[in-house]
Amino acid sequence: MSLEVRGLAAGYGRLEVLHGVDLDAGEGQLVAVIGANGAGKTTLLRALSGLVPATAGTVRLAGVDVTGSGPERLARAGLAHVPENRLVFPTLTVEDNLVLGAYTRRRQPAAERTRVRDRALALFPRLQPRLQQAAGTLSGGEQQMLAIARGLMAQPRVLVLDEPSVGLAPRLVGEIFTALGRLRDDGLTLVAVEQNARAAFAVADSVSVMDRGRVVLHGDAATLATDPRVTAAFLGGGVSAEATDASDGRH
Ligand SMILES: Nc1ncnc2c1ncn2[C@@H]1O[C@H](COP(=O)(O)OP(=O)(O)OP(=O)(O)O)[C@@H](O)[C@H]1O
Repeated sequence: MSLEVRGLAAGYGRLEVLHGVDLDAGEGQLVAVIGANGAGKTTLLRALSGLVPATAGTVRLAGVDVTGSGPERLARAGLAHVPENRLVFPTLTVEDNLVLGAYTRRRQPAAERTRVRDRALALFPRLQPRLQQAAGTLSGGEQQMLAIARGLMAQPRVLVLDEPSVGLAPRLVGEIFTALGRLRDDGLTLVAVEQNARAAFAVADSVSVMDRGRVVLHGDAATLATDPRVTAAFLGGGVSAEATDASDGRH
């Protein structure tokens, strides 16, 4: 399902943070959103999933105007949000976190939910032996995997993720982005806010650069990776073989 954002403005009370954002993610595309701290990346994802109301502009899912819809309606329309800092329910088991992820699909047959769960677990095999473990006792990387798997339980057609690699060792960043690439190859549309620009460029189809509430640069990842404005600010001179080194690309 495609996502099309035009002139989106949003903020908190009287503070406008997004001043007219344009963003396109075609069906089965992975779009990375990068930008300095405070550029409005998290606010953009919150506005996309209805957690922050839009004050201007439009959001379309598969061509249908969903601007102004609340989170539950957007979830039903096929959009899922994997929030910043994972936010799993720490005292609940991994299994129960997954069950909660299927809340908007609670009327579907149990067999269908099991099928969706098994597919998410196949993507993140580390979770399988930990289904009965309290989510708070998982490692950071495993919690991130659970947060994504929980998002998948809603059977989204657009998945937006806020900094999926933050704080993770390079190997886990690689695992997470490999999984995101697989989901994209299966036709899911993904928008990932990412501080780790190298990891983002290594897997994304296109990249949007945000600055002070606007998308100031957008293009396919291969082209933008050689743009001097991008290399200087985010890639420290270019994308190289250690493209998924989590210690790079931060600011
Ligand atoms: N709940 C809130 N209430 C008021 N202002 C907020 C709120 N959340 C964020 N802001 C402000 O909105 C601006 C953009 O924040 P946002 O978190 O969207 O940026 P970001 O690009 O995701 O930054 P970071 O990379 O640091 O997470 C900041 O100036 C921030 O202080």
